[in-house]
Amino acid sequence: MEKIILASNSPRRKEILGKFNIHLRIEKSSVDEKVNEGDIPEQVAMALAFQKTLDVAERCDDGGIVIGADTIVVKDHHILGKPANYDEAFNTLKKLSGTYHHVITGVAIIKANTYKKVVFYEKTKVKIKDLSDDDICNYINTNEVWDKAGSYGIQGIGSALVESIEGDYFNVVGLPIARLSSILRKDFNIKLI
Ligand SMILES: Cc1cn([C@H]2C[C@H](O)[C@@H](COP(=O)(O)OP(=O)(O)OP(=O)(O)O)O2)c(=O)[nH]c1=O
Repeated sequence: MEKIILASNSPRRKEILGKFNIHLRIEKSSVDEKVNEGDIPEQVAMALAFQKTLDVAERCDDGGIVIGADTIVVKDHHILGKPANYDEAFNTLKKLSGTYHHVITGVAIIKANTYKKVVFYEKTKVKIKDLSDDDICNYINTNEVWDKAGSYGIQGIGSALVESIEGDYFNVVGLPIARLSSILRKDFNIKLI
């Protein structure tokens, strides 16, 4: 089977894809994740995923299928990325408290050498419980928030903050594996299962 290169520094993406019986290599991408006010969230997630994937694909002289992703949280049309500091994490969690938001993960698949590509996104709706200021401070102090879009991790202590989700859980964690596996099979003739 053709080797798969995951263009990501994310331990979660590695864990999700690493479960399958495939020839997997990890290559870190070095893309500056810039977002501008007014950008369309779905397009941002797909564009960033594409940039990360292309950055790695251009280095893969020996071929392979390169996969990259980008996860953002969207609340009232505003994109909430990873928090830069305590105040940003606090304000983000305060905004998410007691309400619904969407988690969008853009995914790009590029066949190195031929540059055949597929880019898509998946969206999951999440409701966060009502959080007191104390709850928010206590959660930030777990230090789980820093490398997570929207300042929470559903797979960790943040699980206690999530009231409900509609859609793919793995999309929230950073890789919509069900959709990805269908596309790998259909468009790249790669079977994860
Ligand atoms: C909302 C949410 C996000 N996240 C993570 C998924 C992503 O890894 C991260 C958003 O950052 P990304 O920029 O998508 O990814 P990354 O910087 O971790 O890795 P790379 O760019 O190298 O692929 O937030 C969770 O782990 N759990 C959650 O519940």
